Amino acid sequence: MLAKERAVALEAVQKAMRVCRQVYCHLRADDTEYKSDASPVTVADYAVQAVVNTVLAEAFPDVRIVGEEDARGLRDTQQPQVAHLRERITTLANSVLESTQTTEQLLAAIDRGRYEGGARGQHWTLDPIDGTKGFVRGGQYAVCLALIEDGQVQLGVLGCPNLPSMGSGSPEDGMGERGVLFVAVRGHGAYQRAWKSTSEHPIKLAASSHTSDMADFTDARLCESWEAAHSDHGTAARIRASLGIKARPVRLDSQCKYGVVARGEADIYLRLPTRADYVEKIWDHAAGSLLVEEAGARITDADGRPLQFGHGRYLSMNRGIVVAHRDRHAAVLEAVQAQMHG
Ligand SMILES: Nc1ncnc2c1ncn2[C@@H]1O[C@H](COP(=O)(O)O)[C@@H](OP(=O)(O)O)[C@H]1O
Ligand SMILES: [Mg+2]
Ligand SMILES: [Mg+2]
Ligand SMILES: [Mg+2]
Repeated sequence: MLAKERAVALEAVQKAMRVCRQVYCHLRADDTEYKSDASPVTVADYAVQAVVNTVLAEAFPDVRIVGEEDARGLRDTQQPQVAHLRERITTLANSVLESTQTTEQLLAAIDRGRYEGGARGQHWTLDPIDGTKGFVRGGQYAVCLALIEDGQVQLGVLGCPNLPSMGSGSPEDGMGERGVLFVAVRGHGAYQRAWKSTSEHPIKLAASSHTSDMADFTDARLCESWEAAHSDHGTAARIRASLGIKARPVRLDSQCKYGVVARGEADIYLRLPTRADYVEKIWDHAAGSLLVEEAGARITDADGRPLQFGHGRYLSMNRGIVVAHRDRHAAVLEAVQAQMHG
């Protein structure tokens, strides 16, 4: 059951979490760049992609990886800002890797993430830091790694360095030590562990199928992006009202949302398009989608279609995300469609 892949993925993500922790809350202004779409990328995003890809390639020499970042912006050595970034990335990556790598080797490792993906064979997908805006702001973020075979996610690992071991991850709520790992293998359940521990415990969604009234959403909790630009909060508020949900939404960055739903601290995750032209990326959902499925949820897009991870780097056949307990998903989807099209 992918024992070697699971062990290597956990090792890679744990090393990545150590990199993130060194940078989190210590970012300097020149540690962050803005990409062509104006989204941020920091030294930690680059260093994590270098570390994870290096660990994967050591264990699996022919590995194929679809990674969010690439090293293009790091090759113009004439720019002082680029020289600074390269130096920081090299120091950070080597602080957790077993054997010291040169800057060139680390840039090549980052660029191993340029695989185009597709419907055949095996490849990994990596989001070195999901929720970079949360990472920069001091919110939640996650290192997300998944293995995809013939378009289907088979293994997913989420490393959440700032998520408490209990509590929904919103700033005012949280107990226990921060830093958890989530892991799922298809057909083998969903697990959580403290990131510095080796013991795991199984997790599952809050509402069991034995609950007498799955149609009653009064006590349900809905989670969504912190960033209003990433998910339509207004439509989600109308959906909450139509389902009779009383609680305020739980807002947090990154695929930590999938972890919070998988361990039963939220019941619904909605991601509703804010722009007609936005297409979701596979690394933003691969690991988390398997985690919630293995914990007992159904996940589709906002049109009720299954997520299709075999179409390259993007979820080009899908739009939006709807996650709920498998016995409640149909009712949630109906409410979503009524508000989106009504
Ligand atoms: N307009 C948009 N709609 C939906 N998602 C968007 C978006 N713009 C950026 N994103 C994605 O939202 C991710 C963060 O999700 P969340 O809001 O759940 O924290 C970002 O991942 P990165 O932070 O890895 O770039 C980015 O890929
Ligand atoms: Mg990004
Ligand atoms: Mg992301
Ligand atoms: Mg990212």
